[in-house]
Amino acid sequence: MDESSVTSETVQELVAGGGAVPDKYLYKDVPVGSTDPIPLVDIPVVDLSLLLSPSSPSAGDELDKLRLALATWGCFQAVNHGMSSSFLGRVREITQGVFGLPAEEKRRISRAVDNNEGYGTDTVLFEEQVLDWTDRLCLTLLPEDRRKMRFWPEKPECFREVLHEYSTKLSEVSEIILRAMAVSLKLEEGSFLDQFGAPGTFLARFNYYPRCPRPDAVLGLKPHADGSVLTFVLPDKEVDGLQFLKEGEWLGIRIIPDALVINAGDQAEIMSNGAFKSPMHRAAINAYRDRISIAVFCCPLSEKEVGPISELIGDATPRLYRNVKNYTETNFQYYQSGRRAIEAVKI
Ligand SMILES: O=C(O)CCC(=O)C(=O)O
Ligand SMILES: [Fe+2]
Repeated sequence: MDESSVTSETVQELVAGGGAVPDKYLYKDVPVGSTDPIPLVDIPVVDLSLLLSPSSPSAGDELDKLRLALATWGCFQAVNHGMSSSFLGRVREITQGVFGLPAEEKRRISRAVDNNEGYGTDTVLFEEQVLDWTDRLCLTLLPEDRRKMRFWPEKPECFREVLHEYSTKLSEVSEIILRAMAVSLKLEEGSFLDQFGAPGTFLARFNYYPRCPRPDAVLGLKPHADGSVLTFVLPDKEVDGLQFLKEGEWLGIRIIPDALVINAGDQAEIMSNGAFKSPMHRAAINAYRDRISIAVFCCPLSEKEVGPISELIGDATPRLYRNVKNYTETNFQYYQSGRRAIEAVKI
């Protein structure tokens, strides 16, 4: 094991040890939730198979649904995305498999203190930071030559193969959505994709939220917006917990088992000059059941500069954001302190 690896206790180990929830996980001033249960709602559903099919009479309707969903909620549930229920089952299985590995195996892939890639707990950047009740594995999926294979678990045996296939599938899906986002705003089909620069960077975060006896004062994942262009979340099939902030109110997403929850990230808000919203969201924990989710962040390559698409800047819609580069990294610093990076690039 690397000397600088994270050695502190994982949340999973904490739970196994019993005892009270340590102070550093507790929100003291802000109530986080579930004394009054958070309402579960249905967010817009978009059928990806209809989006870009010129022969389909409903393609226009579906594009409108996509545009409206991203302009209001900033997220939607994607169905007919081309991945079978059994394949998504395997993605969930390898996730369960990794978190179920013996501690020794997990230690072998643990992240360094100053790096997100690998297995570990919440990254501590600030003393006053309230910690997320989660263990996670972060991996670069694409471009393939930037994968750091020493962090890719060798068990469960099919882990690498399934994850490779999932990366390829998500890359295809992201292309469809980026094209459709442009068409829905009456732009050239490549307007988002060209700035994104295929294949872009795809970062996976496997989240494991053990059950927690203090759902009133603990969060699995702090309120945040993603720094990506798009984020794909494969949520737990049974245990809800993902919540979005809509008009000042936290609302829980009702699970559709084989749908992907897709949200716009800050870089989609920047490129669209505010036409699409990067929503605040968080993950609640559950007192009785563990929960998993797999988030994949699609970002431009770190060296690529992105900014508002010129056709979206005009007298009625003045430029709202500066151009940004390596935004994903900037975002993380803000994110851990509970602030929004996008505020810093507003004009
Ligand atoms: O666990 C979830 O459902 C949400 C994950 C998420 O928002 C993230 O990893 O950024
Ligand atoms: Fe997120």
